[in-house]
Amino acid sequence: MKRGLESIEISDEEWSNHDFDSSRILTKPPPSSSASKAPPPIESFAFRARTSTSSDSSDCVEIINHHQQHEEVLEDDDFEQPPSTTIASRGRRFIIDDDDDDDEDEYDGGENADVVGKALHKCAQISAQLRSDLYGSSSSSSAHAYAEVDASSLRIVTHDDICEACGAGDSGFQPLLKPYQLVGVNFLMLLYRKKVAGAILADEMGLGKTIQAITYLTLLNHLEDDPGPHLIVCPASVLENWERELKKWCPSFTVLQYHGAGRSAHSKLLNSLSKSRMPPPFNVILVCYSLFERHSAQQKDDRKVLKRWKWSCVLMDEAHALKDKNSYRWKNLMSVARNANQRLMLTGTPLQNDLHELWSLLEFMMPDLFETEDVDLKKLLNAEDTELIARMKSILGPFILRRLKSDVMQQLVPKVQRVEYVHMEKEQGNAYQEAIQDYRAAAHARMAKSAHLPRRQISNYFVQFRKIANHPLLVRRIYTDKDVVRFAKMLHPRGVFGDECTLDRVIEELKSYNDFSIHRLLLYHGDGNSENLSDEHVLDSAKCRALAGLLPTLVDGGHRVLIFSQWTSMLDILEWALDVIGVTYRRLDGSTQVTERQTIVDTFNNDTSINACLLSTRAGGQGLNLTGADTVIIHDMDFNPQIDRQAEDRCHRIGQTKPVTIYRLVTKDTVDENVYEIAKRKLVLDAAVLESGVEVENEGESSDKTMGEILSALLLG
Ligand SMILES: Nc1ncnc2c1ncn2[C@@H]1O[C@H](COP(=O)(O)OP(=O)(O)OP(=O)(O)O)[C@@H](O)[C@H]1O
Repeated sequence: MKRGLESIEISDEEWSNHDFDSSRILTKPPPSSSASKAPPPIESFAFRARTSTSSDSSDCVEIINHHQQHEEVLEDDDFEQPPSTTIASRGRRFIIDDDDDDDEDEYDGGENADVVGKALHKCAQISAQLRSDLYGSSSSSSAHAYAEVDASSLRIVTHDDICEACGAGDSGFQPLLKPYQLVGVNFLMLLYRKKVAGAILADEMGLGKTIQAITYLTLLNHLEDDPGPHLIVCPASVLENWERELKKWCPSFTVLQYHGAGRSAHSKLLNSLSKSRMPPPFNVILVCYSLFERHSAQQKDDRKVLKRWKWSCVLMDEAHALKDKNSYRWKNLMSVARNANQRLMLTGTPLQNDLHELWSLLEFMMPDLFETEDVDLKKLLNAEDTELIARMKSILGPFILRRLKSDVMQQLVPKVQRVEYVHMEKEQGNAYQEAIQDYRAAAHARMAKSAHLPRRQISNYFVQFRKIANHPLLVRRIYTDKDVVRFAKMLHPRGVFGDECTLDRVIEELKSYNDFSIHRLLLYHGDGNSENLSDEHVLDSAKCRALAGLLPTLVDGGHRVLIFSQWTSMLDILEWALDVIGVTYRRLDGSTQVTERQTIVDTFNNDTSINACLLSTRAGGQGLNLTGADTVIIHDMDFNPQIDRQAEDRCHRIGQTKPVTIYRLVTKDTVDENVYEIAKRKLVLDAAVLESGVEVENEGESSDKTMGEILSALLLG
């Protein structure tokens, strides 16, 4: 049966698959250290290790409680900086922990952990070699972090090389890399020359990874006589952008976008060329991750074609997409990329949830070095092990280049974080309480039978709570079972669900619909009578009411807004809300045609009469340049804070001229608050591994509660 109208982009099942077990508890460094204050609530930029010249203090976190009209502003400077360890003082160019060098062999975490130990050991050897190439015999670690490569005798490329390679003059385009971007290109060239088969360029979002990668490919052609072929894999939303930037920065390359219409036009030719071992008719082919996810005959054929060619560089944009080494995507792409000379990964958020995910990236980057076969990394790398964190830093050193905005772009506009606690009014509060009562009863009944509540059930309940906390129309409460039967009897003869569907099936289907879906169904197929919901219903959520207060003020102040939600059905409701509030908008989500996405982005950026852009966090949160906006509203947060960070940096990036404000909406006294807490903890792990000065330790019982425990407590009263 067709379920055309219920278009939740992230299915309930996917929601249920969220790992609630936040076993790793992260806290501030111990009081004895110089950084004795608690970490700020969110954003790892707060943990940046500033270079001595850094004076940026503009990032701040504001906690706003709407109800109490109380504002608390926590300036970044309220927190003492982490101790300036050797890593910190060297900046973040190569994250190297010299102290680890001597004890590589001492690592002993049991039989399986040996896999990690061995990889670390091999890695340390390459690392030592690279370091000696970079720094020579100089032991000076106080040199300015970004000057070192320039000063080194190993400086490989200069701006003049880049201008020549990019064909400046012919097209009138003058390529000008920022100093840290030049370092990035040198970093990639160095690894290439050293025949290191993988690298991760992990600069924060919006610092120009795309441009650095393209310049690098141009230089391979120009200086190394390596014209490719290169395979670039990226999310669908940024295909057009890649093509555009390639044309601009690398006009001499032949680029083929292998997706949609481009695919059908070229597949036969590519197939026959690859079969006859002829070289490919392009320097760069651009494909989407989806090509490695599906099992259709067409996709299998495409992968076969890609496997036949020997790639110079396989480049993965938003490479955190490869965080699960057991996924089809990881395995299928690996089967194509394995024989490439180099696997280059671009990601602004290399650490998503836990260390094993980072390991998946490392293993993809250099399978020979990091291969762990069937070892359960999740178990192994989830240990509460500060030593392991230190070692992870050391293994990242030679292969990951990560710079933060606060380090390299002091002139970048400030970003202010605001957490808006919104309060439910009667109807929504009642819906929430009723849901708790219902589920408590169901849980008690279940527990009476089997003594424990299955994890899956817990997460299903949790999803329901989240929906109500976001908007009560996301569950069915207004339309009764009786109404549903009535509507089914009206819609069934009209063939709304297809001619072959029985009435019982229609009833069953409609019972699974939420209030908003039924309302919309009636709008399209009903009699246009009073069964429909009114505009008041759409503002009957704490978050929509907050938007109704916030948006007109923002628009009046000349601000333009990106609004992110994880659910497309929530975006549908938000469209309605924006119409009621009187705000003009565009919308981009997973169902938007790939060819239309860049047009939407361009239109929004250029047409200031459009006040807002509604985006699904998944399709619109990565890679897009939306600097036309200066305000971001995260309507519903993700457990994984990196997903939200990606979203907020759509407008906090090069090209942004106005200060940026990020609003996170959190519905008070609901599971929304738990999601926020979990997201904060995960950010600390990120800071601990990728940056310096933040320790990981067991914080104790209260914070050690998993989501399951939190909910169990809620359900069992
Ligand atoms: N040196 C430069 N000269 C001109 N424009 C630049 C330069 N570097 C970056 N930009 C512009 O800055 C914007 C951000 O760059 P880009 O999209 O490459 O960032 P990114 O690091 O890949 O971000 P994300 O992680 O969000 O994908 C783009 O519009 C890009 O064209």
